[in-house]
Amino acid sequence: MTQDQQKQAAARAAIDFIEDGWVVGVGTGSTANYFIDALAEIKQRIDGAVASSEASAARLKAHGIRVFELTAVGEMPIYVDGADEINGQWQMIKGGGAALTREKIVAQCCKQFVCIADASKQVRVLGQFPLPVEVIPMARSLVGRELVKLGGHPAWREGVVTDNGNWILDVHGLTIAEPIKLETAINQIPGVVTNGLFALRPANVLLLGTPDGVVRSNNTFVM
Ligand SMILES: O=C[C@H](O)[C@H](O)[C@H](O)COP(=O)(O)O
Repeated sequence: MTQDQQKQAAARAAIDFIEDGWVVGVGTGSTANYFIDALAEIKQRIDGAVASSEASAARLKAHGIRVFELTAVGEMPIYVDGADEINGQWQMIKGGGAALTREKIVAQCCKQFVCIADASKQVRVLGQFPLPVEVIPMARSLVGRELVKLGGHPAWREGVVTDNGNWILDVHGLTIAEPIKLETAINQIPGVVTNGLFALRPANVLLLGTPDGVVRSNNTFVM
């Protein structure tokens, strides 16, 4: 299977997790788009969805799937999303599409995080993919300097404005041996809205598209 076919197969496999009447937390990106398209095929049996970006909300609505505001729903049973990198503890780097903040918020409201990804996303140590950090615009230089002190080389993703009106710094050169420690440290910098490490809250299930088919693994590291 090609990379796109792997993404699509992983996304379709996530449909087996969806039960009747659920409101589904939906991620952002090319793999999440395949999931939205697959969700459209069973839209009669779900109540609706909460989207992690304007782009995903628009795609859900175009399929005729009801989109709820997060404030209108309580805890949801499931969040389905892709990742830029995922390690052996199902900790992830996300935010390649600049949706990290809303993704983290919606994921936090869901009991289960099902990560759908192609095989290229699996890594031993996180950090090859530059770590996205969403910042309040006026704090860009301050946050940049603090990220250098943490060992990174931040680059401003010029021209990109997040759904929340903020900017993104992509941090290169990090070998993230202790993801929880780094996620926590970056969160302490004034002006940081969110960083793209999902280590405090890793995925519960990984559906990995591989050239030979989808491999499902449950996370035994998370309570
Ligand atoms: O901001 C974007 C998200 O974190 C995506 O889930 C991530 O970038 C993976 O995207 P894709 O499925 O397109 O590789």
